[in-house]
Amino acid sequence: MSGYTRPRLLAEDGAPPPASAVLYVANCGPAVGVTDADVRAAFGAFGEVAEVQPADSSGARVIVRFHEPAAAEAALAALHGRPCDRLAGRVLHIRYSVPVKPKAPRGGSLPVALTASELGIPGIYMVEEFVTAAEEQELLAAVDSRPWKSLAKRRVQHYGYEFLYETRNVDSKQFLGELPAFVSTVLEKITSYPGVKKCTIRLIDQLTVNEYPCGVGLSPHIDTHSAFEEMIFSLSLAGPCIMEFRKYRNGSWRAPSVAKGADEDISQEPECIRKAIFLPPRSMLLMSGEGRYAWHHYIPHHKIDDVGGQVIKRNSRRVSFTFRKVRMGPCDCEYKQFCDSQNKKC
Ligand SMILES: O=C(O)CCC(=O)C(=O)O
Ligand SMILES: [Fe+2]
Repeated sequence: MSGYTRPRLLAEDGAPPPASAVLYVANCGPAVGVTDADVRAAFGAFGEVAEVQPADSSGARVIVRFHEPAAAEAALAALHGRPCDRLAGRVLHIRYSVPVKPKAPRGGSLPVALTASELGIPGIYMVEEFVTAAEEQELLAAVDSRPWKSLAKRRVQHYGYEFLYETRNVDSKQFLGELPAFVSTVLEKITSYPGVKKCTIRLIDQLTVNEYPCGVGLSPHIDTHSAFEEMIFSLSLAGPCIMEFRKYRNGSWRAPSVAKGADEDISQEPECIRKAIFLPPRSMLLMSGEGRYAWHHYIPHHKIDDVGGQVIKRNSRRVSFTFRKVRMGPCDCEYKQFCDSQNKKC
């Protein structure tokens, strides 16, 4: 595509699109039997044509860019709405084109915290540079040398216990084995995490590795209470992301499936409080307490994020390591309305 598009019939200020060297030409293109060479021959009669590009995917609308605005003006005056001899009498509909507006980064209205204290959700902590760049490379190499399982939009690996996306739970009777040795350093470092007891590393027995291609996120969800214990650690590698947290006023533990890839239309959703945090690569997020049990977490499906007015491009991928402890009995948390164990009838 050319970076130019169809002008609105009535621009916001009611004025026609300004004269320029670029024309939007309808009823013209390969779908109606007109080749680029035909277009160049017809429009070239008015001045040198710099480029001919499809205006959209229809095949019946093109953008013709001249070097000189005067040539575009002459072509528009001569060819618009009249049979064109050079195109076997075809009637073209021509207007000045307008540049495609760059898409504003979405989520821009939501301020993005750079620290967990700025985020202000009880139980959510974030430590930057939790692993070194060298450790990050080793962890990525380790998972890249192991088989990935492809989901609709991202790839995953599971260790300890398989995570079942259909039920958003684990099969606690199917132990896949100890967590792999390549995560031992990370597990040791977790004991130095603020507020985490030394015994925690021995308790972590499930690891989900997610690989998100650029622009792919994760639907809003609360990790099923009955599936995992309170503390959930998520290490971000290779690229950054924004994680949004949502607290619904009339909370329900049911949420869209984690496997779903589509963006969420929040205008359709019940009222919620939204907060967001920037997760740089090598950072470790801890979700515990209220943040783990009562807030949905969500990774918006964007290629670019607006962090404090600065546009951050997502990397070609983000790989996260989510460490959890499989729960062997029911959950008895105090956030009952979000708890599947305490809402059996849901
Ligand atoms: O990628 C992440 O950091 C979060 C993954 C997650 O929320 C999950 O697997 O439940
Ligand atoms: Fe999650």
